[in-house]
Amino acid sequence: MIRLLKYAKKNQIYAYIGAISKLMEAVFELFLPIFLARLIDRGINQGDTRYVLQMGGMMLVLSTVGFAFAMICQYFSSIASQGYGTELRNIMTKKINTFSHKELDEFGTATLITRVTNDVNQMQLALAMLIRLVIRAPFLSIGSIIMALYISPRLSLIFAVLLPVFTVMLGFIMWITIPLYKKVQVRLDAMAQTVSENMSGVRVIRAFARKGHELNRSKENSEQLSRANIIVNNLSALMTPSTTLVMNIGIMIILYIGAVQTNNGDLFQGEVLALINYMNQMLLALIVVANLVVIFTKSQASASRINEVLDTTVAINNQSDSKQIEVSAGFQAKSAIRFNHVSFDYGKKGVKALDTINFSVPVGSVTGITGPTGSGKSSLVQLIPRFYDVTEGEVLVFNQQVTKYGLKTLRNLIGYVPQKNVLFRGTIAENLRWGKESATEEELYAALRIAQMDSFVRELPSGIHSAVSENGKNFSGGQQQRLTIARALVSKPKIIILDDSLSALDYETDYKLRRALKEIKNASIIILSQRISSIQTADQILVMNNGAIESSGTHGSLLQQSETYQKIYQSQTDPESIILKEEKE
Ligand SMILES: Nc1ncnc2c1ncn2[C@@H]1O[C@H](COP(=O)(O)OP(=O)(O)OP(=O)(O)O)[C@@H](O)[C@H]1O
Repeated sequence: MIRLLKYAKKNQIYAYIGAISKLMEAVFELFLPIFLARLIDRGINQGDTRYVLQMGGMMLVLSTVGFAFAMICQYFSSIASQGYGTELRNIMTKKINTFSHKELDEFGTATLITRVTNDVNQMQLALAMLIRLVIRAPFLSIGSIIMALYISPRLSLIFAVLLPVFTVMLGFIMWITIPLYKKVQVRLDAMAQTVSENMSGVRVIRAFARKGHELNRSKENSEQLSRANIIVNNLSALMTPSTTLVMNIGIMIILYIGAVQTNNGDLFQGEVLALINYMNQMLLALIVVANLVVIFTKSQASASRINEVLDTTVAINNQSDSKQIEVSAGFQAKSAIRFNHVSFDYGKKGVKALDTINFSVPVGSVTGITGPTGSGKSSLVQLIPRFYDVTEGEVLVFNQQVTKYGLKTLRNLIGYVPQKNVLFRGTIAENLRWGKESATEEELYAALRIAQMDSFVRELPSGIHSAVSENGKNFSGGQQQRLTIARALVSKPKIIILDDSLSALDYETDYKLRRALKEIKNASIIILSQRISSIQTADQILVMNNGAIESSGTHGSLLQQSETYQKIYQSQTDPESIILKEEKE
């Protein structure tokens, strides 16, 4: 937690002003009982109205100045803690943006969202409390004891007895509740995870009629959270009656002994009242310390979860992006992409997703990749823009190892269309400009034309400025696919990778789109598809099986040589063969 305080540095001046203001408020608060004692003992008891007014006026001034300091503290501690939260969120978002798919897979989206929101809020609260209370509370407890000693050293002995009793009692309650608070935090996390999964997967839940199951899961999580909260709240609720009990016992003792001493003339009535005030101040300050410990315990869990994100070693280290000259020199290369003895696993040793892959994609050619599901097609192409790094071997783009490029430079060379369509809330133009911020409308329409989407978009009432709702839900699957393809084409990439991105298109649109792609001068294209018709005109086709390239060649040669290719082809051209096979079985 202390490590994270360095992100409060930008606003530290506000934090110091806040803490000092709160300390000043405490100083003024500490003098009030003394003035009250004088007001009673000299003013009221001796009928000195002028003195009463004088002391009353002093008390009013002290309270007003104390209030002003409290307001200053409130203002500056808010600036400091909000600034701290913003800084933490920015730093985390920046870090998460450097994550490769490996780290994103490991963490998962739900927990990353909770960490950037809930955990940062908790840290923000901890800093605000730290500024407001960490100096004030000990100052008030110690100050109260000193003031009590000043009034009556003998009666102050009561403080010496009450202080340890009170501390032990608070310590005991905290000893029981702190582990429970940690449990609540874990349950809260599980709850956030379930809610996040349910929200993002709501359509799938409905499609699979799993509403009941998911409701039960949420209910279970919610009940567990509520049970943990009830226990911890009941126990912490003990704090108020037990501390009040100790305080009242203290008041009784002070009143009793104070009365005897007042009778003997050793003490004045006002001083007894002041002593009671100081005792209350001291004990209340201790309760504040106890609450601070609880807040810091909760924040400790949040801090370690934030640190986990910040300390993550990113699997992909980025080169600087100043390699433009070498990149353009590489364009003279004959191959746009080359895989040399590439093997890859997702972190599970011994389970290779790709095994000794060798192939190259000549500049300006079309390469089709097919193979059964799970054979490693997506894993293979994800190594080109370095979403993951190879475990063995090397991947070259225009004769340069991909690791030698800056990530931005490398990814600007590639137009990658993922298997899953991802569109963002905004307009069509805004979505397309993800490819190139400065793209003109003409450029956007040119990309839409290749993606076979321009006439559809032109006919929309707002054309290219039509709204896209979250995840592009207001478009059909095929329209979403074509929009994501257009987005990848806007920057006129030299390499185009379509990862099963034609699957939702009808055969004619699929054909027209591929023909239009070929018109892009010198673009090297990789098309992943289970549909033979989408790749059969490719210059070369790779057939994958079990993470390896089983065979490669043209459509004609593969039909002769590759059993896997023949099977895939047959299943699509002669569905009856499958039906017959099923019937035989
Ligand atoms: N993020 C991941 N973490 C761990 N294993 C993964 C991950 N992604 C894929 N795999 C595994 O790697 C293997 C290859 O998967 P890949 O997605 O590359 O296959 P594919 O041929 O593209 O399949 P499909 O045609 O179904 O998209 C599979 O066994 C899969 O379980």
